[in-house]
Amino acid sequence: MTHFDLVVVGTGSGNTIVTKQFADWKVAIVERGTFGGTCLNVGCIPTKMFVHTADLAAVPSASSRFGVDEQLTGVHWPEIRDRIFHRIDPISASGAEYRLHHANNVNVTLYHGTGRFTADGELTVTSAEGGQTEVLTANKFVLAAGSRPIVPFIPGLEEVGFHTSETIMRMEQLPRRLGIIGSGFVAAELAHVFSSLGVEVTVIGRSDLMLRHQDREIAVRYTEIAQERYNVRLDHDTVRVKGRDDGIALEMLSPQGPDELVVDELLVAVGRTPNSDVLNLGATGVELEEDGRVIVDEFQETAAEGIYALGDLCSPYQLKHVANHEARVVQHNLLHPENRIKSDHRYVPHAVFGSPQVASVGLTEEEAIEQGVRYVVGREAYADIAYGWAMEDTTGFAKILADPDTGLLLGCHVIGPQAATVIQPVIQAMSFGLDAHRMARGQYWIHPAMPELIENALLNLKLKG
Ligand SMILES: Cc1cc2nc3c(=O)[nH]c(=O)nc-3n(C[C@H](O)[C@H](O)[C@H](O)COP(=O)(O)OP(=O)(O)OC[C@H]3O[C@@H](n4cnc5c(N)ncnc54)[C@H](O)[C@@H]3O)c2cc1C
Ligand SMILES: NC(=O)c1ccc[n+]([C@@H]2O[C@H](COP(=O)([O-])OP(=O)(O)OC[C@H]3O[C@@H](n4cnc5c(N)ncnc54)[C@H](O)[C@@H]3O)[C@@H](O)[C@H]2O)c1
Repeated sequence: MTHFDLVVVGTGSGNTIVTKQFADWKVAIVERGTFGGTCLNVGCIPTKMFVHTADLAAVPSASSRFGVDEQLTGVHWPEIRDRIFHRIDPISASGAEYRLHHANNVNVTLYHGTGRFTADGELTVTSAEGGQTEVLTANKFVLAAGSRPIVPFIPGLEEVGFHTSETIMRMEQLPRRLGIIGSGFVAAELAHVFSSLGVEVTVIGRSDLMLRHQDREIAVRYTEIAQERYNVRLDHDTVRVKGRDDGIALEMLSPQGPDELVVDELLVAVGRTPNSDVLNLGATGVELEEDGRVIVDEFQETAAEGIYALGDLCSPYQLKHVANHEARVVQHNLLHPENRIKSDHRYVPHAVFGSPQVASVGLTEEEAIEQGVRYVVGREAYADIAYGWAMEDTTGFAKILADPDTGLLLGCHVIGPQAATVIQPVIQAMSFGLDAHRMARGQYWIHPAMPELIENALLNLKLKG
């Protein structure tokens, strides 16, 4: 048994906590998988590297509108894949190496294994290689164990074999036909990637829209555009999967009756579940939500004193910028217990890096109605701003919701080129309490740049006074 001042479980955002400020703490970091966690190894970073490649591959299909004839003459999957992972894998390896051998980490021990509480204040680590165990006790714990893909029970799925976001990006070769079960973030981004690389993609969604949690107008527009690019079967429930000579056969039920699809590979992307079950939290006073998320207070502390949690393990937002924010809060609160800070979840934005991009912050129109919040809407189409003319964009738009009396911004939703970047000034305005009029008229907007979309949407708000 070894005693530590601090034990951190998980090397995603959890790893960022342990800086030189902890030089006089004896720290253990426990990781059961690849060092660096989801974002670096199988999440944000590789997906966006694939998305950029897909954006390039998709250019020729649109370029003739500009009087430029281009042809996509080849997609070399092993080169695409290896460029990405030859960049990422060394980052993960050097992160582990830093913890294991760098002079800055003489106070830090990195354990490669699965941590499981065996008593209050006692975590037993079973090594990844074999059954070897180490018992760690600590004054403080940080639980940053993240989440993993949900695999729904569909008869035949285990037998035929399937991918999740954790495996598909490292496939040996591109399939001819790819079925994607799910129609959320991962489905939207990877459908764009694989369809742009020439794979025949079919998205199978249970609901009536792709990205159904977005503002409805945005989800409707995204679904329409997706349907032009690849196959989308909505309102479809996959009831059985079978291996056949000609591929993997999916039996589905839709309101129109039974449907069938044959593909070569299958991606399951129906959400992620927190890894709290792995930690045996019953041995501690840590409490859980019904969906398995660890319950934390505004200081990111769990119901068990001295045990903090962050990121996908506890957050309703499964987003890296949220996990990083919460890690900063936990770090501060460990170092300054007498002066703790609260995490700020007022205006959490997100973006889907599909085609086109989607970005959002604050209330959707449906949420404003449901919550009885008074609002006005200002809209602007990319087609109506100068840069949109340059791009010949006909589908993108921004939609801003504001309080009609104060002009304070309630929400913003963008679909179109660089939406994730274009939305940032709105996130800033909401975070710092800037009203629509001051935001639109209290600064210069570079002409003719894309943020004019936001400027015009603000000016289109019908505010009082
Ligand atoms: C395909 C994909 C794309 C994404 N793209 C984006 C994006 O563009 N933008 C964005 O904001 N978010 C994105 N996300 C979400 C983002 O990756 C996560 O929200 C973020 O990585 C969560 O960080 P975390 O530190 O909470 O958990 P993780 O990074 O998952 O780290 C948890 C670590 O804990 C380890 N672990 C778990 N249990 C134990 C245990 N018992 N013992 C020891 N170790 C354990 C795991 O192996 C893992 O390494 C994406 C996710 C996916 C899947
Ligand atoms: N750009 C980003 O920030 C980004 C990208 C990828 C993932 N992520 C994070 O990872 C999380 C997980 O992504 P995801 O796409 O797996 O989940 P998701 O929650 O975004 O979407 C899953 C979808 O699958 C549907 N579904 C559930 N069960 C189903 C079934 N049996 N058959 C068909 N459809 C079913 C759900 O209704 C939902 O619409 C996201 O919620 C997001 O927080 C973020």
